Amino acid sequence: QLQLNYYSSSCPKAEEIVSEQVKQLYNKHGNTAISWVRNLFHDCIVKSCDASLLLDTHGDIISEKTSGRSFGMRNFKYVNTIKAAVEQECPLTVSCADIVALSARDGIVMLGGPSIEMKTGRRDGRESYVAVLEENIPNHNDSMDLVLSRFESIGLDVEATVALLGAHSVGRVHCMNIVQRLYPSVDPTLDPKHAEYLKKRCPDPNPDPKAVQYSRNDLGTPMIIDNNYYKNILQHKGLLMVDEELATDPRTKPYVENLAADNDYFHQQFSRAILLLSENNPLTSDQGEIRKDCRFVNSI
Ligand code: HEM
Ligand SMILES: [Ca+2]
Ligand SMILES: [Ca+2]
Repeated sequence: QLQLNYYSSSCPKAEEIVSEQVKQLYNKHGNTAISWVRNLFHDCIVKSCDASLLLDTHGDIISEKTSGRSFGMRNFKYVNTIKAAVEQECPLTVSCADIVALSARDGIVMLGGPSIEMKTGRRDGRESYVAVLEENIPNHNDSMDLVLSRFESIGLDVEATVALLGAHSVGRVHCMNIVQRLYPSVDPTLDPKHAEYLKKRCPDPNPDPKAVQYSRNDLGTPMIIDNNYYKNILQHKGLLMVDEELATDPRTKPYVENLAADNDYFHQQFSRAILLLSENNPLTSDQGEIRKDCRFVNSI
């Protein structure tokens, strides 16, 4: 079972070391904190919070990072920095799955989000779920029906799902995922002024997937996890189709309006939703293993 401070006797400094590393990395590369939040989503919604996301392609394993759904994910190399610091203090004790969870928790704090009390004790899986990943992680233009059912299947109610999407209050979206709404004609659901701005950011209707062309998610507070996301999408300035749908679907719109009106309420619901996500189907006790290197299973 997951518990608070699972490492209190086996590695009392574990959580402190992770926090310290997250802080240091944030001070050097602010966007690392953003990556830890997205990592939690992409790991936990696929089967389990089992660090399956972090496995590299090797032997029988094809990395989940190679999926189209993982497009734009970054800073994986700095997970190894955190893991190395923890390994130095307590070899083979702290799981990569817990590092995914704790780094997300601490990243959220660096980004001005809520402090969340998170349990630990997750163990690392030995498999990549790349083959079923697309059945778990929605696409940027999927319907709200599909989005809600995916989140419901891991125990997130509609309100929690709406709150979780508030993560799109930070970070960026590449032109690859935006141009469908700009060319050949502008999506009529998109605010026309914002469309003009986005066309400037993404002038090419067929962007090179390797090009680093993107727009920030939230022009107002791009590095702060706040309820500005909901204000933006109510003004039809969401970048992804799912952001726009969230603000207009009758099932989600009432929550969007409430979250837009009250940042404390957003932080409270975001915390609740992050906890639900981070506790999805963990491996515990003798299941799985404690990976030595987050990129590889132990016996290869
Ligand atoms: C329907 C659900 C979701 C879809 C379809 C979706 C899709 C996307 C897409 C397409 C991007 C941009 C990738 C790029 O072009 O670089 C993105 C970025 C991001 N997503 Fe989501 N997302 C969803 C839910 C979530 C959730 C639940 C979280 C976290 C709790 C999250 C966290 C993030 C973050 C932090 C970024 C910015 C990453 C960066 O700047 O490096 N997303 N998402
Ligand atoms: Ca996983
Ligand atoms: Ca923001």
